[in-house]
Amino acid sequence: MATDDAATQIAASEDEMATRVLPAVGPGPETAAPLPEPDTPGPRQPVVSGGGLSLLEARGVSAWFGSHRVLEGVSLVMGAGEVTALIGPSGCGKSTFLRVLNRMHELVPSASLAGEVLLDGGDVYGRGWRLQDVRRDIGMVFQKPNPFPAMSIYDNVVSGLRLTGRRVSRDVKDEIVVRSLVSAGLWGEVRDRLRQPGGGLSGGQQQRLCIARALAVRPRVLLMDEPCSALDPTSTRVIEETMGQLRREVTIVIVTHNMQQAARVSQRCAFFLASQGMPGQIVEYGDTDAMFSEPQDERTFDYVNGRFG
Ligand SMILES: Nc1ncnc2c1ncn2[C@@H]1O[C@H](COP(=O)(O)OP(=O)(O)OP(=O)(O)O)[C@@H](O)[C@H]1O
Repeated sequence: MATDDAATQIAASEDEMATRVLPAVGPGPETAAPLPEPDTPGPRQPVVSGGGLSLLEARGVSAWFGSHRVLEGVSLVMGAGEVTALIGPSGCGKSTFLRVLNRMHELVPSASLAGEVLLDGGDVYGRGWRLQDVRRDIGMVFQKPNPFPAMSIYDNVVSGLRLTGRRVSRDVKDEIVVRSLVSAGLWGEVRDRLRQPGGGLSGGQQQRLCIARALAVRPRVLLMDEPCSALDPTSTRVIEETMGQLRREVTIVIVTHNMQQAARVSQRCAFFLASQGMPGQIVEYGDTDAMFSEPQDERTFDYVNGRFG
């Protein structure tokens, strides 16, 4: 189930969600540290990745909705500077896993989880991480393009800056808007109409606007939940090209049902499966080319060759 409400993500960072503690993951976020400058890192953890890019790692993640366990013991390294694709049949927990990674899972009242999510070695569920810092550092783009339709293109991009909780000067905003739109591959198409509403763009442009909005806060990781499933083939191709550029500046994790897309955009791939009412697990993980050409598990072979799912 994909959730397509970025406004929820932004708003949730501003409300009392910071006080909601999941039962299985310990003490929850701290509240005392001052808010960071827009372009200044917050309470960073030790960096273990190379090239200034971030490494995200899930260790033994299990997730529940009420008593329904939907993921069990999922461990996955999402490498710095890589695109990691999460594939698998509907209902196997891919979106839930993605939402665990940036603590959106806990927005569901019945949700709980166990395990660790390490961003550059620091557990985002541990002490030292505030919810808004996690959501700033690990951004998300949803299935359906969801810019604020009446808001200008410019204001859509800077709307994400609310995650930082600080006022930003006009000059700095201008720089952020240009940088983010360039990175999202949209600048050339909108540079002359930044004051026009975001809702006036095509679907593919709107999705790139959402990517720009996510990039405005300089995330270290970008999560993308079926970002092209509502787009035509041309727009899909543009987004895929944009991802190819973006992975040089941000670590990307994408959920996709499109095997060709997984093969085109990702360097690593994880195949999730929830067999016969069991919680979702990773059946196979590895180099994308190898997963598609020489899968080690028969179930992976069947799935990537379209035999089920
Ligand atoms: N908010 C929720 N409340 C209760 N159960 C949920 C909720 N969201 C997801 N689930 C359940 O969790 C399981 C995993 O769902 P999830 O959406 O993570 O799977 P998915 O692999 O991403 O599926 P799809 O590919 O269809 O989007 C499913 O059984 C689903 O019904």
